[in-house]
Amino acid sequence: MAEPEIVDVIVVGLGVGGEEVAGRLAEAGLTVVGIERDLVGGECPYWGCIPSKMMIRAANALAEARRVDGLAGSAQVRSDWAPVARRIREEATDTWDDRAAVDRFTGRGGRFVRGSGRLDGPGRVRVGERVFRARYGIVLGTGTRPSVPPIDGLADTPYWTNHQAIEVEELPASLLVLGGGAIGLELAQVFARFGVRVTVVEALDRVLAVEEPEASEVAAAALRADGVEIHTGVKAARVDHDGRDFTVRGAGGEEFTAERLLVVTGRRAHLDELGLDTVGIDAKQRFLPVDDRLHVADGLWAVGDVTGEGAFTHIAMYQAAIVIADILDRARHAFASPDASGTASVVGGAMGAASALGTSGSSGSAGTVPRADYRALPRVTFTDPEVGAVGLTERQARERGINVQVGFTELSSSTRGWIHRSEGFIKVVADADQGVLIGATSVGPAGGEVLSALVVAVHAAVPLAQLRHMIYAYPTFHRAIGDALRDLS
Ligand SMILES: Cc1cc2nc3c(=O)[nH]c(=O)nc-3n(C[C@H](O)[C@H](O)[C@H](O)COP(=O)(O)OP(=O)(O)OC[C@H]3O[C@@H](n4cnc5c(N)ncnc54)[C@H](O)[C@@H]3O)c2cc1C
Ligand SMILES: NC(=O)c1ccc[n+]([C@@H]2O[C@H](COP(=O)([O-])OP(=O)(O)OC[C@H]3O[C@@H](n4cnc5c(N)ncnc54)[C@H](O)[C@@H]3O)[C@@H](O)[C@H]2O)c1
Repeated sequence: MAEPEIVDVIVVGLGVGGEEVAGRLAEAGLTVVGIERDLVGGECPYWGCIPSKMMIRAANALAEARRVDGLAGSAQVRSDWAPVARRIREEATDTWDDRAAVDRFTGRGGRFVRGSGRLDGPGRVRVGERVFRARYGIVLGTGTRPSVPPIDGLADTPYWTNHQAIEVEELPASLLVLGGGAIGLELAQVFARFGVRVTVVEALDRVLAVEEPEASEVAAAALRADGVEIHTGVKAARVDHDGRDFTVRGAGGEEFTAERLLVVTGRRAHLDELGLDTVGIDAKQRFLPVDDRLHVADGLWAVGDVTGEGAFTHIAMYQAAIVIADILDRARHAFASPDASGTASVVGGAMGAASALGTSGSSGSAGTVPRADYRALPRVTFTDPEVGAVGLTERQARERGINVQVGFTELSSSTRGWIHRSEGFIKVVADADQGVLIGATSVGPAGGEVLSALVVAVHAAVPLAQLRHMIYAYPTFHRAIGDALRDLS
């Protein structure tokens, strides 16, 4: 059996979270092995956030040009997908090549290994024939893959996931989107604005079901105005492909046909591939449970989507900062008392890390390592109008038995909303006993940006009296926050 290669830290999966942890720890002087089987950077830069937002930017430009009629004269708009596809290839993904990202990591001092990593007992990871052993710990940042429902016939058809939808160079004439969540709605609106006949089929009774019902209504109305057909409450029972078109049949006899089928019905972590049984962890769970410092077990951390704490890039980055601080703290203490930690061989890298810590003073003892707190988790669905939300929805707050107050205002009743002729609203959810906001939703042309003030309010538990007494610039979209606060009852 091959002798294990001993390093300070092993990071399995170099998506958003893993790449940040591995790169920053390597930069701090630890010996870090980063293992990635596909592309360094993960889903966000290649098939997620970045290319989808490039598509949205282009689709919104078309929509804005179409608004010239009736506001500023007339405009004729002819859409063309070619510049969008080109921009995704040339500017976002380097045609799905991660050489620059690998160089960035090795340039920071990391050791890169291409392959699939799996745990091989405590402190050990195997990649093919190679085995690595970590002095300080292992970080799993293995993300998620599309969760494809077990619908009769579906597996035998050439359906799309987000990968094919992002890579598309020639648009189909028609598209069925199975799943009316964040990915489904964002991409449905993009393709519709580029002239594709789009139908969204959602199993629940409303789209964007994790957010406030009022947000679902505005988003559905906006997509319908772009020509998207939306069918909710449809349980897909069978999918067929006749060589040309897809047909989705619902359990209630509904039938939908289109040239392409995009399946965006959520995401799933694949824990069974990670060798978790070798460290005594149940691989049948949906996600890897972590504590507030992202520990899965002693010397084992998880970061990003695999933790199930919210599938967002900003969560992966937030968690990465905690893991980095925690590991550097552990390295510093191990270096200070090598015998106690059983890491007498600590040399070089750990010394570098210790001195980096000593001079930067960025972490003291374990007491100063921050703890994860998701109370003010923000999320933005980049439809037009955007749906921004933070913290609890009204329903979640009521289910927790909180003494809830709700305030609501339509954007159209604010000066800026009226001028802009925009759909949207602000809804705030307060804990009446504590006198603070615990959740808020901001839907509008800049719903995600307006959200920032509400995130601060929830995060810092700003007293309602102080929020009401704040000056909101006139005439901004965010000024409507004041109206929503006045409506609290
Ligand atoms: C279409 C779309 C749009 C999105 N838009 C947004 C957005 O606007 N804003 C936002 O915040 N989030 C968005 N997201 C979500 C965001 O992409 C994810 O939250 C983020 O990528 C999570 O990062 P991660 O590091 O946890 O996992 P991932 O990015 O999934 O990376 C995990 C990496 O681990 C690798 N891996 C897995 N198993 C192994 C193994 N055993 N060995 C080696 N490597 C392995 C994978 O190949 C992958 O590269 C979007 C997602 C999609 C699909
Ligand atoms: N702007 C952003 O930040 C952004 C954008 C896209 C994705 N994301 C992240 O990616 C995650 C995954 O996105 P997603 O849209 O795949 O998942 P999602 O969980 O947001 O939505 C999936 C939808 O599919 C529906 N569904 C499930 N099974 C179905 C079936 N058999 N038939 C019809 N509908 C079905 C669900 O009811 C749900 O509404 C999101 O939760 C989000 O965290 C974020």
